Amino acid sequence: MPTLGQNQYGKAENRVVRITRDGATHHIKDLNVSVALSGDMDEVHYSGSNASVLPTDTTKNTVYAFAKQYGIESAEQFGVHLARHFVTSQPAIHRARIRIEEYAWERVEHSGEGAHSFVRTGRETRLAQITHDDGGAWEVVSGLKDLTVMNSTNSEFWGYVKDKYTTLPEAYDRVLATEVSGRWRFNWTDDTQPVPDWDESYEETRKHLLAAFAETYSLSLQQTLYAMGSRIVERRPEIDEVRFSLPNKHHFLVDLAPFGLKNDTADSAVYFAADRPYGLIEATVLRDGCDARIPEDLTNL
Ligand SMILES: O=c1[nH]c(=O)c2[nH]c(=O)[nH]c2[nH]1
Repeated sequence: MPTLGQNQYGKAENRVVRITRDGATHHIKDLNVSVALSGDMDEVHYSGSNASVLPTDTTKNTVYAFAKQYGIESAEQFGVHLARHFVTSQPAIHRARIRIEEYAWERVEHSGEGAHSFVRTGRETRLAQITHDDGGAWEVVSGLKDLTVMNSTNSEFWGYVKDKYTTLPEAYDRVLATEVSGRWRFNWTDDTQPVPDWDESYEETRKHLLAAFAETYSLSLQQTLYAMGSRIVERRPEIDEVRFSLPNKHHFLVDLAPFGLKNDTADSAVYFAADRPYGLIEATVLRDGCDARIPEDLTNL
């Protein structure tokens, strides 16, 4: 009979977000936690007996419950706590390996109330598309992708259509997070016009987009999108058209009631950050009287 070699199991990529509130100042911990356990696991492989198997689902629940109950001081401290728990509480488990990725967020500086707006550090890509034809016409479209932002409050979603398939509970204080993909078209179209300062325009447009995201008390991501686009068109005279594609990166409050833990939005709430499926909100915002030229599907630009 072939021999079983090294083996391990557990729940990988538990996306856990913990948001603490210090008055109007919020703090985020955002981790991707993978659990791999090993020990006396021959039987489950050879005969299918689960007598020594702590379900991977339980390892997932433990991650969320520990995040709520004990907090996340650091990835290392959290991992030590989890690993010790699995090894000391389960006689069949002799080794626990916890891998953690931590995603860093920095605050969006804005003039609105409160400190609850964040941008994921160091991930966005700046984009440009330049088209010139021999009639002398120019079209410049700039943009960005992978700019991940989050408001940990000031977002609601309610009053929507309900049919027999609607189960979504109305939300009066939810996390609003998205990975901005945006393109904006300049009205510089021929060499007789002064050339925009491309770098300054990019920096300012990005700032307006972030400020509108942070300062809009949002009743829907659609409303936030329009606020971002209209702020750019209003404040940047060199831009006539803006299109955004905004995935709604859902954060679901984890139900910790089965473990006797309350998990309210009010403080230290623990969320499951889902990566799919996601709502996808897309729209163009135009200066009055201008035509739309940016294609519907931004992946084509
Ligand atoms: O901001 C939102 N807009 C929607 O259209 C929508 N639909 C949904 O299920 N959640 C949300 N959130």
